[in-house]
Amino acid sequence: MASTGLLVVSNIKQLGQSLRSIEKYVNSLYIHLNVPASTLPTPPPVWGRLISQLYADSSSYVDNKLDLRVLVAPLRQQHDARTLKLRKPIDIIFSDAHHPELCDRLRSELNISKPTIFLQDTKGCTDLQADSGKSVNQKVFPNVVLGGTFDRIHIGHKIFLTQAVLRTCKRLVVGVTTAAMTKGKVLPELILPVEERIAQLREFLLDIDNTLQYDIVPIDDPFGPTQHDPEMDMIVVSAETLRGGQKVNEIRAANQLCQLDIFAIDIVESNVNDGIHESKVSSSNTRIDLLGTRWQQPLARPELPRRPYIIGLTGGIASGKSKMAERLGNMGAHVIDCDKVAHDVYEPGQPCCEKIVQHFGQEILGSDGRIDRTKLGPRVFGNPQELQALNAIVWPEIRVEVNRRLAVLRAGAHVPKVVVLEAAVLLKAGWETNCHEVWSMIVPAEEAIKRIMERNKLSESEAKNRLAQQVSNVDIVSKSQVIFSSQWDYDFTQRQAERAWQMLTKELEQAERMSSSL
Ligand SMILES: CC(=O)SCCNC(=O)CCNC(=O)[C@H](O)C(C)(C)COP(=O)(O)OP(=O)(O)OC[C@H]1O[C@@H](n2cnc3c(N)ncnc32)[C@H](O)[C@@H]1OP(=O)(O)O
Repeated sequence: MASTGLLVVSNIKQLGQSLRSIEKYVNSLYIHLNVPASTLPTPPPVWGRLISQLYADSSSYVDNKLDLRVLVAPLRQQHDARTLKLRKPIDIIFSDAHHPELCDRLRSELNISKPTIFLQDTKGCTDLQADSGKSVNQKVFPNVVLGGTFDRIHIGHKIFLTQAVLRTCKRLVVGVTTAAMTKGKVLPELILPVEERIAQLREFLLDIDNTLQYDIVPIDDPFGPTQHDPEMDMIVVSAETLRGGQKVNEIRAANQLCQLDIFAIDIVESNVNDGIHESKVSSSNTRIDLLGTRWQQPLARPELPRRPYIIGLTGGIASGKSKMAERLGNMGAHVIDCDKVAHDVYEPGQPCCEKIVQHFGQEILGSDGRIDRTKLGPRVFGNPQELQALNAIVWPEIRVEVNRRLAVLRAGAHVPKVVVLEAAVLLKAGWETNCHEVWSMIVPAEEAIKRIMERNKLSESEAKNRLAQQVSNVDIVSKSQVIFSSQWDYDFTQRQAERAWQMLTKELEQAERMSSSL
């Protein structure tokens, strides 16, 4: 199902039930407010509260998968001149009231073959009500501005953007934060690239109202073009960023630019209250919900035997990889810990051990004649050449041993369905090609530094140095199919693990059914 619907709505009181029925048919829905002819044309802001209410209420009935877009352009036109210019082709029209003549007209204008679905009998329903003039700021300006990160547009963004569109009659400027400004956010590595966020914003804005000019620009500081653009009249902010709006005016005063009218919208509260998600509807929450889900589709690896299915488990230093491996092991995976394999190949008598002593000298041995990792570690961490030399000796040996263990498993009577290959530097070693997919752990740098200082008894600068040797979280994420983060409590990490495991089990069962039916 990847289709788009148009809902002609005359009574938003019953909208919840309507949306629930519609969700089964489409994943994208334009909402056309069938406002009474007598109210058009009205200053568009009078519809602001109703539209915000509609978006806010929708979250109680349908999840984010149904992409709702309330059309603003038709609210600007005379009733009989209202033609819909939509970007996506419409597959089907829904209507909550019996307006067959309007729906017939729209069907023919939009070239829709399917009959209109009338959702329920709403005889006697009241017409959509505009806000009475006094209770709302009805001012409309030629040039309006707003800003934000706008990662994966959610209903809070839709309200924010729509309120700005309703108050603009010529040009809307949208500042979109670049990576330089999003570092401090929750799971910043999962924020979409600024170009993608800008493209999504443009699509949404043109969808709801194609009569305005949209200047959507990347911003590297909180004030963007408001600092120097004389052609601005109003700034739309959220209740949280009101202070930012006032600061903009202070900067504009200093730069001898006109003051902006400030319009603040309310924050939309989220339905979840678990101490992990934010209490408002937010992109951070959306990103948190991506943990333990399929972040990217696995690449085809036809060269690898189908069973066991190999998951490379990796992640930054002190990110909780071993604990995650243990969790996946408890759920049924066979775990191969590459660090333990490294310990084995370091044993005296092993060719790897001899090569290491040849390169680094006898001083890296302990009194028992074994390689002392506390002596070897400081020789390589902070010295890229020596680390590379060690990797060149050790990685091929570990890989041979891992492949030997996999061959033993494959030849056994009970081949495990899933093997988790836990390897701290899997991506640096390029071992992802040996795995069907990569699952990764990430934690914020400050958390990793704190953990390294505690666990490895290192100073802050030593911990930072260790962290600097690692593949960055952004690079880890770009090469991973599932992401986890252990920055919250134990139970939440467990929930992420269970989610991913259930998803994989289902997928593997499906693949098995398909191959046996061939
Ligand atoms: C491809 C793989 O992932 S194989 C598994 C990782 N092992 C290797 O790469 C072998 C080379 N490394 C080593 O032998 C050891 O790390 C030593 C001897 C250098 C240091 O040993 P120790 O002081 O015990 O440190 P330890 O092995 O716990 O490593 C500490 C961190 O350094 C990082 N690290 C380990 N090896 C490397 C490496 N080759 N390059 C960069 N970082 C590394 C890991 O992220 C590890 O973090 P983690 O414990 O949260 O996973």
